Order: sequence, then C-alpha cells, then structure tokens
Amino acid sequence: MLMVVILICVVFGLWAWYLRNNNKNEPPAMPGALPVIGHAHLLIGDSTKLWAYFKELSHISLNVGRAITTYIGPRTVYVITDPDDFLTVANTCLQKDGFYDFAKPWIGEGLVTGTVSIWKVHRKLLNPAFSQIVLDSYLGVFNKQSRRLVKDLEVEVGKGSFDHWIYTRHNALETICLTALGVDFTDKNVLNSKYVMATEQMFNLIVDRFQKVWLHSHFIYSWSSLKKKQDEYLKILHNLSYTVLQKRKADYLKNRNNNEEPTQGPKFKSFMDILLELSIEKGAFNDREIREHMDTIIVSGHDTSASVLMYSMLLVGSYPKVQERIFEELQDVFGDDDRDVTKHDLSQLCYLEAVLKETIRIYPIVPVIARHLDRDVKLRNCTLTGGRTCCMFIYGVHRHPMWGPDAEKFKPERWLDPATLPKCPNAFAGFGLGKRSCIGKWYAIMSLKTSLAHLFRHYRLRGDHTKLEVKIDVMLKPVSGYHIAIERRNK
Ligand code: HEM
Repeated sequence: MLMVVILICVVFGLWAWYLRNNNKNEPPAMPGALPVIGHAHLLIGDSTKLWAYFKELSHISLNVGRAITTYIGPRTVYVITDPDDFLTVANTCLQKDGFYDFAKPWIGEGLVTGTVSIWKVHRKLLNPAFSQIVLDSYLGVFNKQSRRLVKDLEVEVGKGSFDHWIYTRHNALETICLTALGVDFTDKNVLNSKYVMATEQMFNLIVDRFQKVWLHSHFIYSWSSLKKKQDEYLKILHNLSYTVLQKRKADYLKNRNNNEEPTQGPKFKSFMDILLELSIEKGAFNDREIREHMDTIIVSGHDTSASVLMYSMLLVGSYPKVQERIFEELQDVFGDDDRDVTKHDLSQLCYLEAVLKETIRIYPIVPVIARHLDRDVKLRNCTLTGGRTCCMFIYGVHRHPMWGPDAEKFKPERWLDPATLPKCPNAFAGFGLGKRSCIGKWYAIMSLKTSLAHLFRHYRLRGDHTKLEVKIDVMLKPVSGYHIAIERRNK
C-alpha cells in the first residue's frame, strides 16, 4: 500500500514539476523547494510550527512584490498579500479551493464551503437573516449573555491567571444557538462541553490532514485512522444539529397548523426561521441542506466571536492605558449605570470598536483563505495561472507597509483618524473581502461590543499577550490560554 502511495505521489510530482514553469509572468518561487515534493516538507510538524511557516510565507511575499509561488507536491499554491490583488482574486474566482473539501463531511454545502452554483442561490436566500433589523432584535440576548459571562467569571476574581478561552467559547456557543437557531442550551452544560470538544478536535483533524500531504487524496484518507476519528466527532456534531432541526421543525409545523405566531424567540425571522420557512413552504432546502447551513452557522458564528473576545481581553489586559480609555468611554456613555447596552450606545462606543478592529488586525483569527483559480487572473505585478490554488494571507495584508512602520503594534487609536489609516479600503481584510466575505460581520461586531461593554464596566483585566503562543487550527488559536487575571472594578 505504502509503495503505491509513494509511486502515485512521485508520478504526480514529476508531472507537476514539468508543468509548473510555463507561465513566465508567475510570482517568484518561494526558496526551499525540493524536487517532487516542493515545499511539502515545510508543512511537517505541529500546528505551531505550521503557523511559524505561514508567518514566514507572509513576510517573504510582502518582501518580493506581495506574491510568491509555492509547491505542495503536485499542487502549485500562490500566496498573495496585496490588498487590491486580494479583492481581485476574491471577486474573480468565487470557488473555494479543494482544501475546503476537508471540512465538507462536517459542513457540506453550507456557505463557507459551498460550491459556487449552490452558494450563489443560498447566499441570496440567507442574506435577510443577517439584516440590521434582525440583528437589532438579538440585542436583548447579547446583553443577557454578556451578563452571564460577567457572572461566570466571578469565580476567577483575584485568583491570578486563568484560561478565559473556556468561558468565551461556551458563552458564544450558547449565544449563537439562542439567536440564529432559536434554541436554548444555557442549562445543557454537558452537551455544550461535548460539542465544543468535538469542534476543536475537528479543526485539529483538518489541519493534521492538511499537513500530511498523502492524506489529501480522498481515497487514501478514507482508509486512515484520522477518518475514523472524524466519524466519531461528526456523530456528536451532527447529532446536536439534527436534534435542534427536528425540534424547531416540529414547533414550526405545530404553529402553522394552529395558525399561531411563535410565542417565544425574536419578533423578526431568525436564520433558522428563514431556513424552515423556505424549506417547508417553498421546498428550497432539504433536511440535509438545512443541517449543513446550521452547522456552518454554529461553527463560524461561535468559534470566531469567542476567539476575538479572548484575544481582545488579552490585548486590553496587556495595555493598561487602552483599558483606561475604554473605561472612560464607558463612563461617558453609561455613567455608573449598569443598564443594558442599547443600539444607540453601540454607535457611541467608537473606541471600543477601534479596539475590536485592531485586535482582529493583529490576530486575524481567520489568517488565510483560499480560492480555486478557475481562470488566469492578472494582478498588479504578475499573472496567476488558472487551475491552481491562491491563498490570500489576511495576516500578511494586515502587516503590509501601508499600515506604517508600527504595523506590529497594537494601537487602537489608529482607527479613530482617517489620516492614520491606510488609504486603501481593502487594507483591513479580517472579515474577508468581496462577494464571499463574512455574512456575520455585523452580528460579530454587535455581540462583541456588547460583551466588552459589560466586561470592562465590571472588571479590570491584567494580561501579557507577549507570552501567548499561537497555532493554526484552521483558525488562529492559543496554544495555552492562562494569561489573564481579573479584579472587580471599584468605581
Ligand atoms: C469576529 C468574528 C468573525 C470573523 C473575524 C469572521 C471572518 C470571516 C472570514 C475571513 C470569512 C471568509 C472565509 C473564506 O473566504 O474562506 C468569513 C466567512 C463567513 N462567516 Fe465569518 N467571521 C466572524 C464571525 C462570523 C459570525 C458571527 C458568523 C455567523 C453568525 C459568521 C458566518 C460566516 C459565514 C456563513 C461565512 C461564509 C460566507 C460566504 O461564503 O458566503 N462569521 N468570516
């Protein structure tokens, strides 16, 4: 078996080696390629090492015209870090790269991984679920969940460093279930923990597969021990989403038969309401498709927000002056009142929003995205060849020289004055760019601002982000998270 695998790799490698130099206007090649395997040997190691390699790729790309060519066995993979080129590729080639197929057993044809023809129809149908009017209707839940987080953290007051990532993850999972899906898991701790664990393991597994180039083949992967583990985790993940689906569907049908408006949940149609309505009344989705959209929203909606909350708490804890400025802004808006955050308050919390954006710029939790090039794409300094993979390095875009010599510094105030921001509108790509950018951007900003407004009214944080080691588990994750301590704020 091993011999067959090696033989296949060698044949593909030689073939790709032969084909790869035909485009004379291609970006320069990344140094260090070996015959046949290309740069695949640089992917080997744990996910911290992989992240170090990705950072190096970003910096090399930034230094040589914002684009380089790498080779993973038979595949040619471009790395780009120019913001305008990023947008060009993002809007010219809408198809996600084959690497995203590693997540398809989990989230299928949901928006993140969906094939273009399906994505085009479904994104249009689902956009209204993230309209401002729907998001405003979630503000009550965002406040309730933020208060819950403040309360949960009470046990850590004065006890020294602890892992706040555990708290933000559980809280964000409950929030996405309450809002987008209309189900309450706040008293189901065991289920919640199992789901969070399975999500983490699935991300590990996808990265593990990425690093083991021979497992890129679906056939070889299907015989691997990794695939067996994947099946176990998927059982947990799909079990939860199917349970929610059955319950919500039964409620929908009951209300429809009784001609009743739902008594619980938001007044406006949530993501789940829209899915059910389109499925039951118009036959737009079958159960599998609903489940795939639900799984996509659960994972992309909770892990992202939880990570940004975790990193922003750590960064603010590391910069006392930033923390005091946040508190001053909160005092200006709320005084000593512990009331809920309103829509109007959110529009006034400009410094807090700057903190969030700067956090995502420094720690882009989705640091790389990839497209399949279905045609040749002409960029500013080079041409990418169709049929290949283009990785857009958000991490690199956020360190482009247009951010200035202090690009590595956490400086929220740069967001307050257009003169201190890059002129290029694409320089910030934390939520992706173009037609397939994040559908949940404003959901995330609203929920995160609400959480931070509650947290910083109650606590003073201390942290040290320079001690944080990160790894890439699809998203940018902490290796360990014991870097903040909290104290109650005496106003
Ligand atoms: C701060 C938090 C978030 C960040 C930084 C973020 C970032 C991103 C990025 C970079 C992409 C593009 C992915 C790619 O092209 O492969 C994306 C897509 C997506 N995000 Fe987010 N996201 C966040 C929060 C959310 C939330 C809260 C939701 C849902 C409630 C969500 C749902 C999605 C979906 C469904 C897509 C796929 C969009 C499409 O292809 O049409 N995200 N996000």
